[in-house]
Amino acid sequence: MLNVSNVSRVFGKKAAVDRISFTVDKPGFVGIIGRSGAGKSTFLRMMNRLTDATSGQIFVDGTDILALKGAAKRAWQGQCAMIFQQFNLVPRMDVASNVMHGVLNRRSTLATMFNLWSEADITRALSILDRLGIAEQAPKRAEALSGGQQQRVAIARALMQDPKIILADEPIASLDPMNAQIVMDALHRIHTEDGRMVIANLHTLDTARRYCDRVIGMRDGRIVFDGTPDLLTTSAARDIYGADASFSEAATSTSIDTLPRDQNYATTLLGA
Ligand SMILES: Nc1ncnc2c1ncn2[C@@H]1O[C@H](COP(=O)(O)OP(=O)(O)OP(=O)(O)O)[C@@H](O)[C@H]1O
Repeated sequence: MLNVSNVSRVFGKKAAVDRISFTVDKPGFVGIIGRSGAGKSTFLRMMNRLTDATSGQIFVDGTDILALKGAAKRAWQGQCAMIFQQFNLVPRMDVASNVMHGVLNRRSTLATMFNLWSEADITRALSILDRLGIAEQAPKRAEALSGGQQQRVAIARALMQDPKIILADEPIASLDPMNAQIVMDALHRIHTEDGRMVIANLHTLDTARRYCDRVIGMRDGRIVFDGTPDLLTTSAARDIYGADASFSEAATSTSIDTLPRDQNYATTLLGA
């Protein structure tokens, strides 16, 4: 369903992403890891057309999404929701409205100007928030929520788009281990229950090993690792991160591993 073919992005003289190619046959949970500056964000931004590629093609179900223009490009962006490290919510707006902004591009200008939401939109937003365990937060301002709750609102906003693919750019980099687990569990559930593909840039190895069924390692814009998590040994990680023999896994770890792995654990906590 996804075929990335020789994709590059050059800034000045530097190739941030340098001729990368890979194929994903079924909607997987793909993690992209690598040190800062490896090109992870640039790749995700090319996927959802926030950044133009310098060359190459990205086929999704046979269509080169890098070649789309105008309405077709906007339609693709609707199918490919993005989640950011810093949540990117409207802080003073209530949670439900933030979620409903996920369908902004499908609404009339007039409806948007007067903040008029249809009953169907409101019901859907509340049911998505409920699924993520934060329905009771719907009337609150987004800025009043904890970081983990805000990231779940961002996930809810993404789901409101009913996307084919969810792109997550370091979704847990600003969160403590417990909230990181809640957010990763939520993304994983969306992947397994809805069959949506998730591509997540992750800054920690343990998270990639625990949640992904495919891990891509980037270094200096190139793919230097592509395999299942069990192949992601300390030595493979050392190659990806470009570290010497003193490389320590602890430096790329969140402590999520010390928390119990129970899919329902996160949901139970959310209600609290
Ligand atoms: N708009 C830009 N203009 C110039 N250089 C850029 C731009 N965006 C990214 N770069 C450069 O491209 C390279 C890759 O950056 P990118 O943000 O994709 O890496 P990353 O792996 O996501 O790192 P991080 O985890 O720190 O976000 C870096 O050298 C960065 O400085």
